[in-house]
Amino acid sequence: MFPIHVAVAVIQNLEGKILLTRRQEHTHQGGLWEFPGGKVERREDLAQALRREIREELGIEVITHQPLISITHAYPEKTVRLDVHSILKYAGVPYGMEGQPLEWVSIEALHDYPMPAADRPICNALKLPDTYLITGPDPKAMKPFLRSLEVSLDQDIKLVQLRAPGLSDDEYRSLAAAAYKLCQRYGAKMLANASLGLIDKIDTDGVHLTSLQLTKLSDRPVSSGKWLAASCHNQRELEQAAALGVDFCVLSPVLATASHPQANPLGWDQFSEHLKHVNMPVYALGGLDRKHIPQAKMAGGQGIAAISALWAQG
Ligand SMILES: Nc1nc2c([nH]c(=O)n2[C@@H]2O[C@H](COP(=O)(O)OP(=O)(O)OP(=O)(O)O)[C@@H](O)[C@H]2O)c(=O)[nH]1
Ligand SMILES: [Mg+2]
Repeated sequence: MFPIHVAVAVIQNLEGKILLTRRQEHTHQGGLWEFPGGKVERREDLAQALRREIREELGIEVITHQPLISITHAYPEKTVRLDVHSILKYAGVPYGMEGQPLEWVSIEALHDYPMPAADRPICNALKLPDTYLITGPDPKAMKPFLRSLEVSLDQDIKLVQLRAPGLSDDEYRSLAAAAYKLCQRYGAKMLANASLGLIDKIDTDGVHLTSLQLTKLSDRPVSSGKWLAASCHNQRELEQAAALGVDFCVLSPVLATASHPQANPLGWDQFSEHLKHVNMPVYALGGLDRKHIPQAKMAGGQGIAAISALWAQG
């Protein structure tokens, strides 16, 4: 089925709350809460459709916007492609021009509002920050490693993958217990990149799978209340991740990196091309730092993941 192209807006107020509107009962997915927007008309590009729909539905003028995520979702009766943009600047005060109920909702409360199935990855994209720290070299001792983690967390890191492939399971468990406490103190989420046998033995906010682990699983290894992430390098792995119900991915290497000199970098064009077929937030990884965040977003990504650029040296 040829997808119906839809322009969708995420509008945030100064408190960080998101604007949801309720779909009219008689429409497709009627009665559910949605992000405002509507169909791209013939002879219109996405930006024109976004401005027109938001003017018609809310009576405000969109001034600047940037891509958040693109989702293609097949409902039994139709397939939609939602091109979701974050509105960075607008003029006016949103009002339900079509009589639709309107609410400002905190990101944590989004799951209390019944939404169309296609919107789940949008909510995930809103919950995730634009940087994902992967912890640095395997610790030789716990104290300096935790010190580096703390300095990194102090630089506004809100999402951490605890990666220490050289440690034994016992060593990883004690490191994870201490690192998780630290992450909680800084309001950051921590995902464990550990052996599969450890997954239900450590207390974390979620699990990060290697691309090899991805091939060994047929069911989601953690409940839907926890984050599940995966490392991918190509379309096949991205598809495996999607089939397993992974919430977000890291795709690498985007640029050449000193840590993986043998790997062939994807480049931004190929990164962006891969994302067209993926319905989840994806971080760009490989030779990147914070200054690449705008480029990663323009390419359709969630932001950047990094070790060297985000890991503080003690
Ligand atoms: N606007 C919007 N549409 C969504 C969301 N999620 C989702 O599945 N959709 C689907 O995307 C399509 C959007 O069409 P729409 O009904 O908003 O289109 P529109 O504003 O042009 O309305 P109209 O057809 O009455 O003129 C619908 O099939 C709707 O169910 C969402 O969060 N926001
Ligand atoms: Mg609409």
